[in-house]
Amino acid sequence: MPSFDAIARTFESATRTISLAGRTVLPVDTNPVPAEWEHITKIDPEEAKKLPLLFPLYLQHTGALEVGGSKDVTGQNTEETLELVSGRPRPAIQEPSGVRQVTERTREQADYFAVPQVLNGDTEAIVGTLGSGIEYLREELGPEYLDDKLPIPLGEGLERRVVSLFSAWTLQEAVFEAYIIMNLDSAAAREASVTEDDLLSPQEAKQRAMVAETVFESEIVYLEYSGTFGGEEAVEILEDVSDALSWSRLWYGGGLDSRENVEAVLEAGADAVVVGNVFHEIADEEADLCADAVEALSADATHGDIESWLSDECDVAETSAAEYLSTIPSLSNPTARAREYLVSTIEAALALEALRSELDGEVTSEAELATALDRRDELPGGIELSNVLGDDEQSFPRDLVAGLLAEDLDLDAEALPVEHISVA
Ligand SMILES: CC(C)=CCC/C(C)=C/CC/C(C)=C/CC/C(C)=C/COP(=O)(O)OP(=O)(O)O
Ligand SMILES: O=P(O)(O)OC[C@@H](O)CO
Repeated sequence: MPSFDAIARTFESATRTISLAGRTVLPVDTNPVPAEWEHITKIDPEEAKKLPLLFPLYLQHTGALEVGGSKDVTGQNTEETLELVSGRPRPAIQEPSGVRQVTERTREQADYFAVPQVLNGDTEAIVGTLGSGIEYLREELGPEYLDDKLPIPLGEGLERRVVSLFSAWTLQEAVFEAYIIMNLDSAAAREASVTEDDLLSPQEAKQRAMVAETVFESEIVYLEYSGTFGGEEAVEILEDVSDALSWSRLWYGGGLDSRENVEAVLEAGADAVVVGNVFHEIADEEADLCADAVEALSADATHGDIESWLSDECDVAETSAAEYLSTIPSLSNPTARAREYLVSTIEAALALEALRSELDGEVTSEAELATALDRRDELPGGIELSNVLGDDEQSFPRDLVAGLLAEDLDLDAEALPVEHISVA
């Protein structure tokens, strides 16, 4: 009679064969990274990188929100950013660049967990940090998680095995991003110690991408030019790499800010584009515009007044809002959308300022502020946010406004982490 071990081995071998067939010969797509994601917005949790006030308006057009960055990212600022953006209105992916950015909370907040592995960096960036990550899962996060979730202790032996299951499961559920980093002047290159000698030709990039797909089984191969557009060189690499991949998704990121450069990389074979900087630049530009508008316009300025003020102030087609929206291939007329969202943002900022003056000295506690806001028929940005977020998120506009007002009104409130918002 075959032993249980032999039966388990046969079973494991059969499932591997089916999985391999699914990745190669069968006409099915078993990659857990949705193929419909053609546009991903990368949101950096570091405090200097802000979110637009009405960020869900912009994010409704992207496929997913990837939260992570290479510099000044912590568990805390990642939790805060995920608290604001996750599901508003798209799924969130946590992409850690360091082990301690992963916490019990971020695991619960994010819909996906993406682990970078750099194909042309130092050993730290391919196995070193991952090794300390697994140790952290087994020796810290796993035991903490069990202590929190289990009502009674399991005993040392069993607990060790359950923690090892937790760690293996976390990695099993993770999607791996095999990076090829090609801009030496980027935080990602510095973080992964990518030097001149590590830059790859299209053929070398293709060979490493094949290792990622067939040996590492990386769900994503990510051509990264963070901060600059890769142009012709990136196009050549994408053409070669895309020919070689059949299961892994091919993502391109770096310097995208127009329909033309997005089309160039998609036509070269990228399955999706990742857009980062220009999204955060919307926040920087709108903070200046809102500050000027508060000076220039009265609180009861109409939509038309704001629109004509905005046209005098800037060329909307040249704003980061229009640039970001133009990177979304499915969106027609990005400049008109940008105008609409900028006008709504300025309108919300004026209303917020008016509310601030009205409530100053009138409310003295968080509860009074909540009551005052609940009594109002309309909140700054409320209609626009509700249209995008729907009924499930009825309290978000109020929580956002309460958070933004709490500090100015000197209230000690358990508010949303609004320090990440442009106008805070
Ligand atoms: C398993 C657990 C708990 C954690 C995993 C921790 C790991 C393996 C982290 C990977 C660290 C690593 C290899 C980082 C390389 C740098 C990189 C690719 C960062 C991502 O790039 P961006 O942050 O988007 O780049 P910029 O900041 O330049 O825009
Ligand atoms: O910030 P940008 O240059 O858009 O790059 C996006 C992303 O690839 C960074 O990891």
